[in-house]
Amino acid sequence: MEGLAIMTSGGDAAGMNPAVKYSVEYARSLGYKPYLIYDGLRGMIDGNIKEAKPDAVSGIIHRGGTILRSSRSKRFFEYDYRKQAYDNLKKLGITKLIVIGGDGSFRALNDFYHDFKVPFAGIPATIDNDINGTDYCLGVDTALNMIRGNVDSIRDTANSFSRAFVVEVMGRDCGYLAMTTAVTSGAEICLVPELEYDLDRIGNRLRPELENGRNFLIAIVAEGCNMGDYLTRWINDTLNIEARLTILGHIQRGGSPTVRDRLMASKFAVAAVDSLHRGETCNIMVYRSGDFGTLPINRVADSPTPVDPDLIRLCKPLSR
Ligand SMILES: Nc1ncnc2c1ncn2[C@@H]1O[C@H](COP(=O)(O)OP(=O)(O)O)[C@@H](O)[C@H]1O
Ligand SMILES: O=P(O)(O)OC[C@H]1O[C@](O)(COP(=O)(O)O)[C@@H](O)[C@@H]1O
Ligand SMILES: [Mg+2]
Repeated sequence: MEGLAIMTSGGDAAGMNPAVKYSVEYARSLGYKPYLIYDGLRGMIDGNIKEAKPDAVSGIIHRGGTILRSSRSKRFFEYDYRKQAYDNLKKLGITKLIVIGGDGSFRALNDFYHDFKVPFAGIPATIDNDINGTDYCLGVDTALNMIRGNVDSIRDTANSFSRAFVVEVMGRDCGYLAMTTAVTSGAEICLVPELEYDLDRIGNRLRPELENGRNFLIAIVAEGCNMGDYLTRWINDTLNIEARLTILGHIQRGGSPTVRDRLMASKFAVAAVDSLHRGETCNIMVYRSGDFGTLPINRVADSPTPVDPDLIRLCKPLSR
């Protein structure tokens, strides 16, 4: 029986567990012997790999994070450690890999393919939603709902105490979470790396509103802008309203996967197993304009992620 191993890698994201479960079950139904690699690339190097017995993936669909755990590994950049990882797979008869993670993890498995010719299929999973070629990455919907709940709570206290709140959300280089949050929580200000901002214009826009009785403000900033502190001080000092900063941090990565993340996970998992079963070697599963498909890793990893023009249009007025 051919061994097919599943791993999670890079930043954890809700939806990874359902993707693991469906990958295991569908691979088994096609006649593969499924394996689980624990601790991501680190576990592949250290041989932390176990056969996926049927009960290994039961009772996990509702759990956040990843039961396989994840890691970022400096060692995987070195050939000798990748060779060690390959020997671990070979010993167990594993000839195909599914990696659930981000672009960094896909690049890692692409290097691995070029070294040892072990085909892989990538399932996009990162709350940043910044993988080129796919409109959706697992974890995004759960993170957005987690942020929404928190921003709604902040609005309660902002309104009660007549304050401005700057809320910093995740997004290493990308403002997708911030822009979507700003639109869906009715924020007055949104600062993201994709948009030039103009504080003078923001001041001119909001001062009359504050003079006419507006008693609170919500500003959403992406962590990639590094503007949280500065904007909070600026609002406090120039808009004459007491301001506080809330950095949501890693709370955004946790939580039980939403229905959307569970459903998308099941479809990505089936697509990944099918891709490997067809004999494809280095493909990433993508969801574009309502359809599932595959793209070769080079098309995904070598181009910048385009930004949703509708979101830009909606958020531009909030950045000036
Ligand atoms: N070009 C590469 N060659 C080998 N390993 C890589 C390469 N790029 C990334 N990796 C490995 O992939 C891991 C995960 O990548 P990272 O960017 O942190 O997360 P994500 O997969 O979520 O984008 C890194 O810690 C590193 O071990
Ligand atoms: O968990 P860490 O190592 O502090 O990394 C934080 C980063 O990981 C993320 O949560 C997710 O990014 P990746 O999915 O690319 O790993 C970013 O939003 C954030 O900048
Ligand atoms: Mg990444």
